[in-house]
Amino acid sequence: MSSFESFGLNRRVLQAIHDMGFEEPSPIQAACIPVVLEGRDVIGQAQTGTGKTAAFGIPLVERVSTEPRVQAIVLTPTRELAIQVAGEIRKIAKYKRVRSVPIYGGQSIVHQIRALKQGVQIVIGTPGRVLDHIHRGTLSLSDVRMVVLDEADEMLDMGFIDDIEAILRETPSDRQTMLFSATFPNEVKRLALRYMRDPQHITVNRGEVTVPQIDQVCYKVLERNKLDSLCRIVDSEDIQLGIIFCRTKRGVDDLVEALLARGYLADGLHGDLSQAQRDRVMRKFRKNEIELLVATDVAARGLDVDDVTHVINYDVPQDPESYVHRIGRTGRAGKRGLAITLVTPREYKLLKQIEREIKQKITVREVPSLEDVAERQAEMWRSKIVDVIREGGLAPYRAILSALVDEHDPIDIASALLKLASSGDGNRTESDEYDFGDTGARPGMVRFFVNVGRTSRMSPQDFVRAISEEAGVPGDAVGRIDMFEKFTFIEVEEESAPFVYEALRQSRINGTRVNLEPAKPRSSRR
Ligand SMILES: Nc1ncnc2c1ncn2[C@@H]1O[C@H](COP(=O)(O)OP(=O)(O)OP(=O)(O)O)[C@@H](O)[C@H]1O
Ligand SMILES: [Mg+2]
Repeated sequence: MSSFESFGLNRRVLQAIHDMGFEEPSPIQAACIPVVLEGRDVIGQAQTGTGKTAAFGIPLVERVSTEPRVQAIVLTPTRELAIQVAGEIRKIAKYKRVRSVPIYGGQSIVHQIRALKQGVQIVIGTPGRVLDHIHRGTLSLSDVRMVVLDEADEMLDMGFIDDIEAILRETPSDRQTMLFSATFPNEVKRLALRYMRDPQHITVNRGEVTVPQIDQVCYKVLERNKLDSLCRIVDSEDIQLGIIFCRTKRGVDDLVEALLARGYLADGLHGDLSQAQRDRVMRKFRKNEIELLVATDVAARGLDVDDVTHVINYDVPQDPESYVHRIGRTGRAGKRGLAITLVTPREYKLLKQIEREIKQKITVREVPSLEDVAERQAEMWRSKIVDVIREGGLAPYRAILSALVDEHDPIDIASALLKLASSGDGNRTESDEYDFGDTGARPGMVRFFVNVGRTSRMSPQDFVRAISEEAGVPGDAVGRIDMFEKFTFIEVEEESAPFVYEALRQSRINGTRVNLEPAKPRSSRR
């Protein structure tokens, strides 16, 4: 087994690694660090969360001189990743007089220019912004000796390849080039050879692209029940931090809104948000101030957040690589994680294909019933209570309760406390959600009061068609419409009511946000 000492690193770098709490090199680090220190080109492939950042970060910091010239550049596909990698490199360089800066779109360019002027040795950036600086003459890569493409397969893909080539042209041709990723489709490996000189291929994953600490399961769901199924699954899991991936930005926004409405601590991350918003969301997530991060694939690659216990694919990812990187946000640095994929009948083939490509069995699970959810929550409470008892330190609480014990049954007291403690979750379950009560409708029907804004220009027939299509219910399940200026009463068959309710709550009709409440029966209105 190798040690960091055995690499002959500068003692300042060793001290910094020690401060980071790294005791021994991970396999990819053990294999890469000596080769990178020799100056060789490297294609490094290792599973998600196994320490690729330090595998290039350590030799980078070791090899740059303290002269104030940019000697190394790391390119990443997203801004968040640039910030994170810069943070890790800064930690490694803590005791060495080496400066590093992240440069990425969305942040003030003036601020970055000022930082660059101070003389930095290592730049970590997103391609677009790096090119921008090159064109402005505020960044010169003529002294660069080392180039790293983190998430290299993504960087050499359509969206980035032109920028990458343009950047590489700015660097000396005898530079050292390093590519890292958990996935390297063969065509990317072939393409990569064009930019490299006799690279050493270093692969440490023993034929498995995903780490064994991540359990992989899927739930078969129906499109129209997806949100409900998601909530039941979330409620039946003990989630510390979770990331939910959606295919589209709109999907992210809608899901965040729906989750917030149901009392979950959620927030969204995607490319249409301002950088300030993106930063705020990431900060909150890293500080555990939100429980569920809902994101597009912008969060799929490289992000390393401690204690992400669950990754949920709300939509099946488009390709195996995306799946591997998404689920790799959990199960990092040896910890365990659970990857959950919701799969609709239409997506099932796609998931099977992913399963084949990653050579992993994805276990099919049944969406828990409400009783299952209740039982699992009870189980979670039981195990939390046992943990707290084991931890001890209960003396002050015993003092408070001892007076009560004289008059009340201890089980009653404990039950009351549990009721208090769990009431925060009370607004989540769908039995509450869908108990519309007496809405003053005819028997077997539920009446909704809909604020449709401008939509009221639709004819009642069009409106019924739009609603039933949105909800995926038969057209004749919705009926009896009274349309006023901006408000509409509709009556819906009881069976279809939850679907209509969900569809309307989350969607727009004719471009207008629908504001919907179950109607109050006349008797309860003054
Ligand atoms: N030698 C080590 N000992 C202990 N922890 C480590 C070691 N190396 C890295 N780590 C920690 O492991 C976590 C994952 O590392 P990193 O983000 O570099 O993974 P990665 O291989 O780049 O994953 P991805 O493919 O998702 O980008 C980080 O929190 C990092 O600090
Ligand atoms: Mg990484």
